[in-house]
Amino acid sequence: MEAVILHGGQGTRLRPLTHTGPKQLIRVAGKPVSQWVLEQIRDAGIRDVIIILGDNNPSRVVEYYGDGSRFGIKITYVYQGKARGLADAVYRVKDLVSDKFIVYLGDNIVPYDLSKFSKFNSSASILLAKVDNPNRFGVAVIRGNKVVKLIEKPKEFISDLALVGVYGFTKEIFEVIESLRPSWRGELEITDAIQGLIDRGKEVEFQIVDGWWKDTGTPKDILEANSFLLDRYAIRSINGEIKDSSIDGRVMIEADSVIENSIIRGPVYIGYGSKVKNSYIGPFTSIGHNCTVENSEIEYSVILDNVRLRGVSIMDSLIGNNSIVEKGGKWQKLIIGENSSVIL
Ligand SMILES: Cc1cn([C@H]2C[C@H](O)[C@@H](COP(=O)(O)OP(=O)(O)O[C@H]3O[C@H](CO)[C@@H](O)[C@H](O)[C@H]3O)O2)c(=O)[nH]c1=O
Repeated sequence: MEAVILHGGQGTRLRPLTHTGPKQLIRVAGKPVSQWVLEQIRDAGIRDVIIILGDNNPSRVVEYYGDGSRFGIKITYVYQGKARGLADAVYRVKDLVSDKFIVYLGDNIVPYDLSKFSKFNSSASILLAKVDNPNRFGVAVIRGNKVVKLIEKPKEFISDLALVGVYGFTKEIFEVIESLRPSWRGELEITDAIQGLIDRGKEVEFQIVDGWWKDTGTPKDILEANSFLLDRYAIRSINGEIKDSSIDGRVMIEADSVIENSIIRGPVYIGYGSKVKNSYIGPFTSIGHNCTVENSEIEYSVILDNVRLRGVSIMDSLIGNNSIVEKGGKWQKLIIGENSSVIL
């Protein structure tokens, strides 16, 4: 069985943070979103991974994952380019998969048992979760143990069971995709393809996720994913240099970082080569690689790479790569894109 991880798409809702790379590579709790996916797939025993590349700096994805050996898997890359829809992306693996395969949207994090999900016996299987805002998702109507209808981004309520970004397919899906027409948003929808299977009399199974999961499509989603993953996976692991500081609880500090005269209260992740001086880093915060934080306080935030923070007090904030933020008020909430310079 192969797993296909999608790395295309526009990333428009995250745009100030996705100018120089795809959204799937935004790092939460110390790893790119799609690395959490990839490791989950590997830990379920699937070793053949196909990554679909889009047109937003796809070389970044190839540079990061390489041939997959660093992660204990084998990766094949397929170029989709422009985002023509999930079904268009899936169709591109037609000659690369065996009869059953999994598709996982690379910007979703769904901590669900994939070995249980991958044992399906119908033409396709979907993962569903109850949501409050079904119009943001594809949704499914179920009757008994069968899926009877699917609609992408319904304008009127038909179900609050959303498709989360994990699908199980057999090769039967390719024939249906060949007959699809673009939807109102100009895309070949995977939801329509699954509906096509049902229309042809095939069975589609489902499983329900009752725990936490996230489509990391917006800054708020990124912050929530970061907190969840830190809460669940952070361990105490201190590799950097600590001077006159108090490091409490589950704090991960990577090599070549220096923490000086500061308080760090976990769960927290601090990347390689970052310097924290005269500061307080509070729970649920991830700081990227090569950042400098001075005379600042931070809680519940994601700071990406090469960021300089001086004299700021922030919470619920997301700061993009290579940005500089200085002199803020107390506990401000900031969403700042890449390469920005902000003096508050
Ligand atoms: C359209 C398109 C997307 N992608 C990638 C980008 C993302 O990682 C992922 C999802 O794309 P988005 O455009 O964000 O899809 P989104 O509007 O959130 O909706 C999808 O994902 C939802 C779950 O998050 C489902 O409920 C929907 O049925 C499904 O259509 O697939 C590709 O690789 N190629 C594409 O052509």
